Amino acid sequence: MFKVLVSDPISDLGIQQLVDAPDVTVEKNTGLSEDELAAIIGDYDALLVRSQTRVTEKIMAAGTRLKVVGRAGVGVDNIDLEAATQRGIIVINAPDGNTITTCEHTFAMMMALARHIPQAYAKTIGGTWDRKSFLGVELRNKTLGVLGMGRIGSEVAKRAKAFGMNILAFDPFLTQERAEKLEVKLATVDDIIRNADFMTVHTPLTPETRHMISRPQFEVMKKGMRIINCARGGVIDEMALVEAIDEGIVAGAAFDVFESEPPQQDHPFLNHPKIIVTPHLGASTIEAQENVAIDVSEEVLHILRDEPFKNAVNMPPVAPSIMSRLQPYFSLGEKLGSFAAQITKNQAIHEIHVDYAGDLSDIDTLPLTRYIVKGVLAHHLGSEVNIVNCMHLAKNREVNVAVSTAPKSKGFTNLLTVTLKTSENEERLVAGTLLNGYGERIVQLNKFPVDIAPEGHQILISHNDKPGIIGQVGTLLGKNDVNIASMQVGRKIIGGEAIMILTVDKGVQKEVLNELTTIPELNSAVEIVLS
Ligand SMILES: NC(=O)c1ccc[n+]([C@@H]2O[C@H](COP(=O)([O-])OP(=O)(O)OC[C@H]3O[C@@H](n4cnc5c(N)ncnc54)[C@H](O)[C@@H]3O)[C@@H](O)[C@H]2O)c1
Ligand SMILES: O=C(O)CC[C@@H](O)C(=O)O
Repeated sequence: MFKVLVSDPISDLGIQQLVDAPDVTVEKNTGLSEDELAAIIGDYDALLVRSQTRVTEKIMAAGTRLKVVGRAGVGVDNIDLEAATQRGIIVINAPDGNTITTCEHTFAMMMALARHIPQAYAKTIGGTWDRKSFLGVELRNKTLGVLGMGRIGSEVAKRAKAFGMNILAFDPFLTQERAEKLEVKLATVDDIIRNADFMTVHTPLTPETRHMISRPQFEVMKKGMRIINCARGGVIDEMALVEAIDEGIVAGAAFDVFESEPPQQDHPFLNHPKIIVTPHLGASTIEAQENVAIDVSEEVLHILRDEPFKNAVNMPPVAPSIMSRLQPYFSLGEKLGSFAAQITKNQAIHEIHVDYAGDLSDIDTLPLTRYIVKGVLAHHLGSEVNIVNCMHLAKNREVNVAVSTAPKSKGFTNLLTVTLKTSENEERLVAGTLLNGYGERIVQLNKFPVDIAPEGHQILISHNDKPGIIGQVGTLLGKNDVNIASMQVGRKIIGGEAIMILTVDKGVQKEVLNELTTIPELNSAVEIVLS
């Protein structure tokens, strides 16, 4: 039974599928301190959060069973991604579910700012009928600068068009072609600062976007600009903004997010007559909260059940069309990696080389490479390794991962070849294919062509091709109660080097393997276990 902890308020309807899952128990425990969460997280397989819970290194370290942290929303700045990746904890988010809601909040803020609605409301309910202090501005014919034209920025731009605004947009990924399609003018940050009447930011907070609007930008800013931030606190330098408002450069600002949340009581935004604020409500609608909770619950279930998933923040995204082509190979890839590692005993691996031939040569195979690398490393590092941290662990151990492709594949429609290069300049090669109707097959071991189903217990024997060896091996295993299910022998030339692969019904004791090596002309015997 998987245990899921929900540590922030998340829509009940959205997590219903987790609650209903027969293999999952869900517990809610919100408002915990870091120490309180660290004390209990060791009991859980999954943690679901919004933006309040800080999933720190300490929480990750204490989460010894933790497979996944699910963020019901977009931003993952409350989650220590590096710590998660190192421990192989998958971090997923729900990037699409709150786009429209946050875009609408941005618009609500822009209109409230243009018409002083919060200030006028406060005065009116305070008993003052003041019709003079709140002269507003229209949005029509004004220039809106949008910094960050991702999901939310693009939706904001669409709606601004309907209000008759001209849009200047900047995003490092915004091409001229896409700008034309979105009916916005491609601009630089400088163009926006010097020309916009309203400016809204929709970027993540990164070292590059932190304080991207600060004193130097305010100094050249178009006078009277109004600024909205419903993205992340810190994109706009809060203290420099207050100065710019007080100096008359900026006419007003509307902020949903703060550099530190919640802000201190004496934060200069609070009670400033020209700044309106909301407490990080951008995503707070019934619809968005249901959407993000549904999305994240679905993904958590997939991860707990070892099924393919998308939206992992600490792994590169994969298009569904590519995923569906790669997925049938995941198990084969992991087994080839594991097989290769098991025949490379006691030698330091310095390179994992994967060659994709045939059907797999024309697509991005990185997700499959991860399964292969996991298979190789798991043999030595155990369950600590998974597809999230395997590349990181390989790099840490100075194991190079190299990939090559070839359109043709020696008569197979697809062929995966895993070669482990050791520090002693030796190579171990295992190649496999997915055969239509027959499933997974290993078709080459080092230089020998073979045909084995990669499963269960196998013994790989290397020997010299001499009469009588097969009989002696059979007798010795029989004497030790090891039943042989199938056997294959491979050699290149008569009397030369040869291999024997035996599929046996159960594990073989070390003593039996050692005894095998006492047979004359038998060079080595290694047990391979594939699950
Ligand atoms: N207030 C809220 O409650 C709330 C709700 C949802 C999202 N958000 C935040 O809103 C922001 C945008 O969310 P989204 O879903 O549109 O994300 P997104 O990833 O779709 O878009 C972000 C865009 O910012 C661009 N960008 C990155 N660096 C930039 C730079 N230096 N200059 C200009 N553009 C840059 C990226 O290229 C990307 O296109 C995120 O920070 C997210 O966390 C806030
Ligand atoms: O959980 C929230 O309400 C915050 C949502 C928002 O900041 C996000 O990044 O998705």
